[in-house]
Amino acid sequence: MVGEKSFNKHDRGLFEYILDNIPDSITVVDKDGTVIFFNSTAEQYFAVERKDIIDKDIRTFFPNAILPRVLERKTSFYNIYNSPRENSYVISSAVPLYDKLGNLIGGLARDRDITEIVKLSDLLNKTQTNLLQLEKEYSKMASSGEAYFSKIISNSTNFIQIINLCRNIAKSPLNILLKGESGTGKELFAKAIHYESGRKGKFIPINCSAIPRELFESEIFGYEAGAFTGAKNEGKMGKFEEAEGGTLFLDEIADMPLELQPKLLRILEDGVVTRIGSNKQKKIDVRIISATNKDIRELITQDKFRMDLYYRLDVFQINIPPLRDRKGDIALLANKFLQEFCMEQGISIVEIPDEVFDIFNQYSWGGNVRELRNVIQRSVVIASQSGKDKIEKEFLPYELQRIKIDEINKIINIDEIVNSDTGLEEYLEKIEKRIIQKTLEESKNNKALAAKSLKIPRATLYYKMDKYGISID
Ligand SMILES: Nc1ncnc2c1ncn2[C@@H]1O[C@H](COP(=O)(O)OP(=O)(O)OP(=O)(O)O)[C@@H](O)[C@H]1O
Repeated sequence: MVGEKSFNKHDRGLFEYILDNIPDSITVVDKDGTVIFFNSTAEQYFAVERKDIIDKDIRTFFPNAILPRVLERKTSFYNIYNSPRENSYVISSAVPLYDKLGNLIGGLARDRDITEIVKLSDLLNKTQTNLLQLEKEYSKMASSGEAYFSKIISNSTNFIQIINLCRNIAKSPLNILLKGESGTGKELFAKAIHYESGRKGKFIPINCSAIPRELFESEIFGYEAGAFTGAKNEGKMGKFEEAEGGTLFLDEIADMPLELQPKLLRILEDGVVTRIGSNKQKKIDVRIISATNKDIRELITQDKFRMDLYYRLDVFQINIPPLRDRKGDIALLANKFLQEFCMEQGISIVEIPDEVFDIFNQYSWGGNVRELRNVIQRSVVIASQSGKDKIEKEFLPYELQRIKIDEINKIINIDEIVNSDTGLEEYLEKIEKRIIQKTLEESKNNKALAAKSLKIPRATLYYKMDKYGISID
C-alpha cells in the first residue's frame, strides 16, 4: 500500500500512483511527441489502453491532439475545447516541459471530461428552444379569439346560440351593439369578437361614463401640440387613432355627451378623424363595438341620444341575458371560479355545499357574473383563512345570508312549470304532487309519518297518491 510508505520525492511509483488517482487525464510526451506517460483516467477518457499507446507517437492515436502544437510552438494552451472521439468532450490545457538548462524535453497535457456537461447543455438548449416555441404558441393562443371565447361558459341553449352568433359575425366588419346588464360579460364578448376577427390592430376599450365631459373630445379624437391650455407639447393620439386597424370598444355608450355625438357620427360616416387644433384629416379603419345596459330607444325619445348615431352603432345587436335568467349557469360558473381561485391561492379545492347553491339559485344577482365571481373569491379567502374545506353560509355577503330558502322552490322548478302551457289548476296539482313525493321520500315511504307531517288524514294521502299515480315499493 502506498499509504504505508513514507513520502519519498524520488519515488517515481508514488508519483505515478498519485497521477493515476486524480480525476483529470494526464498525458506526457517527449520532445518528439512519443507518449511516455498516460494515466488511468486518460485510458478511460480516450478509450485507449496504456500498454498500446506508451512509446508510440501521439499523432497516430489523436491527429488533432494539442501536444504536438505545444512542442512545435513552445507555447502553453489553456482550456481548449476538444472532442477526442465521437460523443466525448474535454477541456484541455497543455504546457511544454524544459530541463534545468532550459532545453525542451517534452510536453504535458491535462484534459478534463466535460461530456456530461455538454450533454446537459445540449439538453438545456433543446428545452429552451421548445420552451420558446411553446411560449410563442401560448402567446398566439392567449391573444386569439378562442382564448376569450373559451372563457365564456354556459349551459343554456339560448346563451350558447349567442356565443356561436358572436363567433360567426366576428370576422365581418359590422359594428356591433352589445346590450345587457352590468357584469353580464359584455366586455368579455367584445374582446372575444375582436381577437376572433383577425383584425391586426389593437382592442381599445373606453368607458364613456368614466371620462369627464371636458376631456372626452381630446381622449377620443386626440389633439395637436398647443391645441389648448394644458395640452401636451407633443400633442396626443386619440383612441380612434390608437385603435387603427383594430376595434374601439365604447362601453356605456348611452352616456356619451349629446354634444359629441355628431362628431362621432361624422367619423363613422366619413371614416376620417381630425385631431383638436388640426385641420388635417386622417383616414381610419376602426370597427366599433359598443355596449350599454340602458334602453337607447327610450333615450332617443327623450332627445338624449341621436337616432342617426344609434343606427350607425346598432348594425348588429346582441342581447346578453342576465344571470337570473340562466340559473343553470350559476353552478357551472361558481365551480369554475372556485377552481380558478383555489388554484391561484394554491389551496386544495373547497366545496360548495347544496345549501349554499340553494341560496345562489334564489338570489337575484343584480351584479350578474361579476357579482358571482366576487362572492366566490371572497368566500374562498374566508374558507382558507378559517381552515375550512367548504364554503359555509356564514362566509357569504350579508345580502345572500339573509335569503330565506323557499321550501317549495327547493322541491319544484317553478320556471319549468310557468313556461309551459299549464293552467293554474294543473299547475297547483303538479306542486301538490311534488310536495307529496318529497314528503314521502323524507319519511322513507312511511305513509303514516308523511300524512302526519303534511297534516292531512291518512285516507286523504292514499287518495291523492292514487290520483297522482304515486306508488311506493
Ligand atoms: N359567461 C361568462 N363566463 C365566464 N366569465 C364571465 C362570463 N360573463 C362574464 N364573466 C366575467 O365576469 C366579469 C364581468 O364581465 P364584463 O366586465 O365583461 O361585464 P360587462 O357586462 O362588460 O360589465 P359592465 O357593464 O359593468 O362593464 C369578468 O370578470 C368576466 O370575465
